[in-house]
Amino acid sequence: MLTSLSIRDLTVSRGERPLFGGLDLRLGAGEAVTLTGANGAGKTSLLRAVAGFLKPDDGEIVFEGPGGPVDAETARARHVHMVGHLDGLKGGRTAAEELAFQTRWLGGGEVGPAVESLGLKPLMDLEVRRLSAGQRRRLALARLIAAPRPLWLLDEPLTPLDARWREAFGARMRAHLDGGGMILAAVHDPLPIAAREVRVGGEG
Ligand SMILES: Nc1ncnc2c1ncn2[C@@H]1O[C@H](COP(=O)(O)OP(=O)(O)OP(=O)(O)O)[C@@H](O)[C@H]1O
Repeated sequence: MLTSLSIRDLTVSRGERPLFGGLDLRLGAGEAVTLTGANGAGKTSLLRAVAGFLKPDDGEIVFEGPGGPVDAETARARHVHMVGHLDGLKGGRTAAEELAFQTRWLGGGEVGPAVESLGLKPLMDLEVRRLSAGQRRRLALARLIAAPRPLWLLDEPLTPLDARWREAFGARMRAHLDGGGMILAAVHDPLPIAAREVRVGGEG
């Protein structure tokens, strides 16, 4: 279990290019933070640093649970979800196979409620490569519900969704926060949840 994420004095570069420095952010149980900023400001890079895919130049990323600090490797392996732009889905599997695989790989859980709440039932026999952008994103988001983990790292999660599914996933995000979960999301448009905004980088 995780009850907070603290980012202290974080500096991140890509190649030789510094993206941002001295970034501080704290997220507690039941809270959401949206990361905003220009294209290329470093929002995705910050999410990737929290997920452990990118090494910061400086600063600290600290995960805590009810008993105190949780080792970052354990936190990322067991308690953190990341859904990025590319969704991390395999094109050749059916949606049902892919969701079952992802759920197992992430520690197991029930796929039924995820399928139901994201309207995936009619899509389950289709190959992932045949899904539209919005359908694909709904399938990627389903793993958040099927394999519960407290910290969700989301990169523009609603961008390809139509109004109906924005609202449906908004309700799932609110339920996640009500249950003590945390959300850190890179966005260009506000999310349909109460969230604090943290601006990343300069004007780009
Ligand atoms: N693998 C990489 N190697 C080198 N530079 C990279 C790499 N990936 C991204 N960058 C650069 O890092 C900078 C920040 O990219 P990032 O995706 O974090 O920005 P962003 O704020 O999420 O942008 P957007 O709003 O366009 O999604 C960009 O200038 C990008 O070109």
